[in-house]
Amino acid sequence: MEESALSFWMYLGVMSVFFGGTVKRILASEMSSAPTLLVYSALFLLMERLCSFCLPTCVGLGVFCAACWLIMGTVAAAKPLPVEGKAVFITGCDSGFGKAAVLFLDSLGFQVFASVLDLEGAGAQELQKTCSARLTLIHMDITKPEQVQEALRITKAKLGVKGLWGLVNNAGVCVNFGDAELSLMSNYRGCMEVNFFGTLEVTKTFLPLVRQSQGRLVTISSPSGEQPFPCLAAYGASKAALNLFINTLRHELKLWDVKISIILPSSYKTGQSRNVEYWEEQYKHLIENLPLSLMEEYGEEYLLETKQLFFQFAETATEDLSPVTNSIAEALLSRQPKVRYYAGQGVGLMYFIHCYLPVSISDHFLQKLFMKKSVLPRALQKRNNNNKKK
Ligand SMILES: NC(=O)c1ccc[n+]([C@@H]2O[C@H](COP(=O)([O-])OP(=O)(O)OC[C@H]3O[C@@H](n4cnc5c(N)ncnc54)[C@H](O)[C@@H]3O)[C@@H](O)[C@H]2O)c1
Ligand SMILES: C[C@]12C[C@H](O)[C@H]3[C@@H](CCC4=CC(=O)CC[C@@]43C)[C@@H]1CC[C@@H]2C(=O)CO
Repeated sequence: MEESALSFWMYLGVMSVFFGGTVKRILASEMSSAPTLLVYSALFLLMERLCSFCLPTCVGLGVFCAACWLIMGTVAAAKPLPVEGKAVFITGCDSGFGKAAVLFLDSLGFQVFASVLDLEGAGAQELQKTCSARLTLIHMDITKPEQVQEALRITKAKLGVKGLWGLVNNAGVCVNFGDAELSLMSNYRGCMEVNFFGTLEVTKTFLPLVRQSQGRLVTISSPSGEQPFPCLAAYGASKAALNLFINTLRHELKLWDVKISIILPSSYKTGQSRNVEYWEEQYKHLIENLPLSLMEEYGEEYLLETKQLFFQFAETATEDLSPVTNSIAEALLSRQPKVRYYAGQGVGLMYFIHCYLPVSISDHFLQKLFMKKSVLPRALQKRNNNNKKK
């Protein structure tokens, strides 16, 4: 076969694959396909002509294929899945992101199962009053396996033959105060117990339901699980363990067509983060339990500044939780949900600095972002004073 004929048939073959693929994606996206199809076909052919006239064959083919790939990706992802008939289970809905997510997903038409620590609490009461009849409130402490099992029983009984489309792992705590060395073992265990083991228990318990419906698993984690935020080692370590578990699950559950996303919020004013009394208690607990030798080396004024910086941070945190609730909804309804959602101002920049700039710059950035300390540990002050005298 002459060379020109061969390249013609190759060109035609590649074009039909991409054209066919674009049409298939458009049809699958449930867009009103007739006009959309016409518009995309016209664009497609115009683009093909431009590429073939303006560019050498191979370059034109490459540019053309890349453009089709982009279009197919955009088209496919654009139209979300329908909400009708979808049920989601969300943990930690007494306040914060969990409560906001229940209100938002209920307003979109989901059947929401919202688990709370306190059914009589203000958050649960508000949800009961505000949401539609589709809402089911369930008491569940994620660290109590028997309560997780009971929550599953209630959910299955209510769902009947309908599957559970999504599980949103939101419940979490920051039982954490102060530098990694100063944080108590109870801080590390407290964070791990809820954020890792509790979320692990819920995920393993509800996963069969989500797997059967080829649904979604959405987990609210934190950038502190991947980056060394000062004074958050206990909390960050628990989120790091959670991240690795969830990411491994994402990998393994591709087989089952379960799509898994992690939400990485910036800092927001929610139930705990804005609770001054909570941080006061954390501070007192640390002072009362810190070994004497460490108290002497660091000094109370150093810890006092840490507490003040937690307070200040809570003041600067964001009130509007919609970047997080929108990310949760997208992770549940997008045809191609992201693996990671940076939910809030500056998270993308934070990760860019962490991934591409020297560690010294990234560390400095995190220090300035969260813990602008001015007080040195007492032992360091003494050492510096001695050095000055020499
Ligand atoms: N607020 C932020 O800036 C921020 C940033 C990044 C990640 N997060 C994460 O977001 C998630 C939600 O926290 P939030 O900021 O909305 O704070 P929040 O304190 O308002 O909400 C935490 C929720 O978890 C629930 N909870 C705590 N322990 C539980 C347990 N043992 N069993 C069941 N529920 C329990 C609480 O009742 C509450 O409803 C947490 O996982 C947190 O780590 C928060
Ligand atoms: C850990 C907290 C949530 C969140 O994780 C915060 C952290 C403060 C530092 C920080 C800055 C960011 O831009 C990403 C989130 C984050 C690392 C917050 C301090 C208290 C708050 C909580 O108490 C959450 O329960």
